[in-house]
Amino acid sequence: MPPKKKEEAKPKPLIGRAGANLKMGIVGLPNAGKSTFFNILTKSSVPAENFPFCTINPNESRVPVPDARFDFLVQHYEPLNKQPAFLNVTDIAGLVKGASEGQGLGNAFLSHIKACDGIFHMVRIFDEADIIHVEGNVDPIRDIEIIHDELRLKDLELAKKVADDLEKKVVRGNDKSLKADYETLTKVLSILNDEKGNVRMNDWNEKEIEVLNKHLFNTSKPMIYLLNMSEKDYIHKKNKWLGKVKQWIDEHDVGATVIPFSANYEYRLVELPDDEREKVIKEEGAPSALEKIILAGYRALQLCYFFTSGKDEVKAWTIQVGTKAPQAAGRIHTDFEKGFIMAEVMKYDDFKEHGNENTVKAEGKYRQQGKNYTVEDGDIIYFKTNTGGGLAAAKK
Ligand SMILES: Nc1ncnc2c1ncn2[C@@H]1O[C@H](COP(=O)(O)OP(=O)(O)OP(=O)(O)O)[C@@H](O)[C@H]1O
Ligand SMILES: [Mg+2]
Repeated sequence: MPPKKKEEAKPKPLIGRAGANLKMGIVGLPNAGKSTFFNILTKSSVPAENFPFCTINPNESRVPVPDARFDFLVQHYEPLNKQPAFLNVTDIAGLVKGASEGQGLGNAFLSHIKACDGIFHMVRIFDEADIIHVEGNVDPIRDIEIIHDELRLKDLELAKKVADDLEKKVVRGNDKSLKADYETLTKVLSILNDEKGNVRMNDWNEKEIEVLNKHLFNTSKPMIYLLNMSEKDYIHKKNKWLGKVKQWIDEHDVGATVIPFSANYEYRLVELPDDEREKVIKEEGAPSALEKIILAGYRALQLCYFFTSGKDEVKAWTIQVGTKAPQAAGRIHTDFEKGFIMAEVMKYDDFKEHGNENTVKAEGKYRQQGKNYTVEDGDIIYFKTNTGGGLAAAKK
């Protein structure tokens, strides 16, 4: 009997909004260091390369994603234009206890969070008497729980509303087409209400993810914990809360990324010229955590990028992980998706090893890929498309 034709593995749909224009929001209690961190991100992107449109508005910024591969390509091609990938970040005003019931700016905060796709959760673990803590004292576990509760309660309110509505249609109206929606929402309610958990922590199947993506629950968004220490603690790698907070997160938000840093130290570094910054880092023996944070944010959004490169331009094009070649071509121009013929793909490592395209070609490593090819992070691609009748090679 001939072997069964291997089914092409379909990637599991991702939880969250579709598309490449996703953003991280900075969430936390007042005075946790959110705006300080946001200003560091904005400052770090301005002097380095002076990329246009980095600050979209006072609380929204596009931060270049650091990448040695991009730097190498720029060095190699010396292009007229260059554009790295960007991470969109929004600074959100402090959330307070009771926000879900309208306290503080209440629902306004929560609607800002709703518009984000991932969360940088800023946790204050610095002790600084001059800087008021809304809850009276520094206690990061209590603070994390406040944020979790507010996000959860807001989700619960939405889930109850949707579930009630579905119940009317499915149970009383006998509408079978919404059965999967109703079952998924019942599960969401049980996680939020009975388990006091987050939507993101459950292992959802494909059908359920489709339902979840109609509602974009706050607690389904990936969360990265940024533990904001004093400069002194960060340099000495010591803080009495660090272990306890990590343990809490391990128990309550399994698999979440936790990054200790110091907003004050990063602020000091970002204001220095490059050579002096290196000197301070060496003297203090404490590296900057900024790169790590930006990369973690980008990864949490399940984004990656491919490059197009040449003398005119070296550019990183953001796509969602799992994107097929024609849709990746469509990022450059919608016509390229319709007229997709093939993708000529060079792996960055091969390019780096051989130093030029011709040798990569001669080695047989410049591969032609069809419409089922899943683009991988760091691919250098030359699309062949049939746009407007002629055979056009898309490089831009
Ligand atoms: N690691 C740190 N060590 C000491 N002080 C810090 C640290 N990080 C931030 N601060 C200080 O805390 C104060 C509040 O910071 P910031 O304005 O960034 O907070 P925020 O989270 O944006 O507050 P809000 O929610 O009110 O907007 C500032 O004076 C800032 O300099
Ligand atoms: Mg602020």
